[in-house]
Amino acid sequence: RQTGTVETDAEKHDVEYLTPISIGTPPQDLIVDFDTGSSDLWVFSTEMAAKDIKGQAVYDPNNSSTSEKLQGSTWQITYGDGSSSSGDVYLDTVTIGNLTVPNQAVEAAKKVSDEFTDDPNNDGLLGLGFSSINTVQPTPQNTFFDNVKKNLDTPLFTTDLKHGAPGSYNFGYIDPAAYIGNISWTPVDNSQGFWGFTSPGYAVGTETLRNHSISGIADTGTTLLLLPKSIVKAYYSEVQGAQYDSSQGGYVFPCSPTPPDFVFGVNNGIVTVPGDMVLYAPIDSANQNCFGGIQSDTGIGFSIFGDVALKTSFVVFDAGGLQLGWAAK
Ligand SMILES: CC[C@H](C)[C@H](NC(=O)[C@H](C)NC(=O)[C@@H](CCSC)NC[C@@H](N)Cc1ccccc1)C(=O)O
Repeated sequence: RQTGTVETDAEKHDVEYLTPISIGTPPQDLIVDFDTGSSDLWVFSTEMAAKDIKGQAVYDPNNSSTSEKLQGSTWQITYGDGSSSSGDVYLDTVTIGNLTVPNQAVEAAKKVSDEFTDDPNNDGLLGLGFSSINTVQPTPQNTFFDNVKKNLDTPLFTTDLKHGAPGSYNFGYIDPAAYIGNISWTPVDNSQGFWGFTSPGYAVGTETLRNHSISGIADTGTTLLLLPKSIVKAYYSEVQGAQYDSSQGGYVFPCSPTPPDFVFGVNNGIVTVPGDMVLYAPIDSANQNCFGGIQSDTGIGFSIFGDVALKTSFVVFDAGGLQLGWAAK
């Protein structure tokens, strides 16, 4: 039985967290976005048109003695932000930290949308959602985690994302040194293929928790904390000078003073998003006004507890117990 750990680095403004992986023999090193909100491992590849590659590292299956084309298989994925990619599939050796999966489905991109072409540091996505939403046709493939979990001490992984500093993904163990206090556990609804859960309520600043059921997903691949419109309005009603700015596509407010904390419940515990984390990023060079890290989930159908929420905590994604654990750190 094994365990593993790999360091993940925050991009500017923590917009995404990028993690090194190796594919093939000899190993080809790529840096990808670990995404608990999807379930495809896809990478930039030599099968793409040169014009769609702008600085990314690419996977070359012809340069790997262990690659084997999954004949007739294709994939196509679309994300909530409208971005997309598609291509064909190889089985090859994938290594993350000290963990290796010999026959992992590696989805080689032939096409990617501009959002990916214009993100030079990101060579692809590694889905850590449930394999039920893997997009490979005719036969959906397993995620890296689903393939490796039988070899793990225990079938879980943990995230320790940080604000502007390296964090880590651990596989197969809970590091007691990574958190403080108790872990609050809550059941996972994986019926949509996501790490879904329901928070019992929220609070703004130091007020007591309001009972308000919030159903959402824990999504390392989404930057912000996207919540129901009514909650977002309630929060920003307590932020001086906050207003919805349609040109920015969300709530903006003066970068000082620091806005109030946002608290959400996890079972009988709470998670606090400090006000200075709600200050997502300045929208002007004079750093006068800031874009909020809390925005509306309108149109998605559920809330998304993205990096703004996750980086406050040490989070356990437990596939064995089908539960999420949140702890302070
Ligand atoms: C519009 C498409 C809907 C959202 C749906 N797609 C999904 O749910 C996909 C798997 N997941 C996602 O689009 C979202 C989770 C649900 S949002 C409705 N997370 C993954 C995304 N943030 C990954 C990403 C990272 C960096 C850059 C861009 C995108 C579908 O295919 O039907």
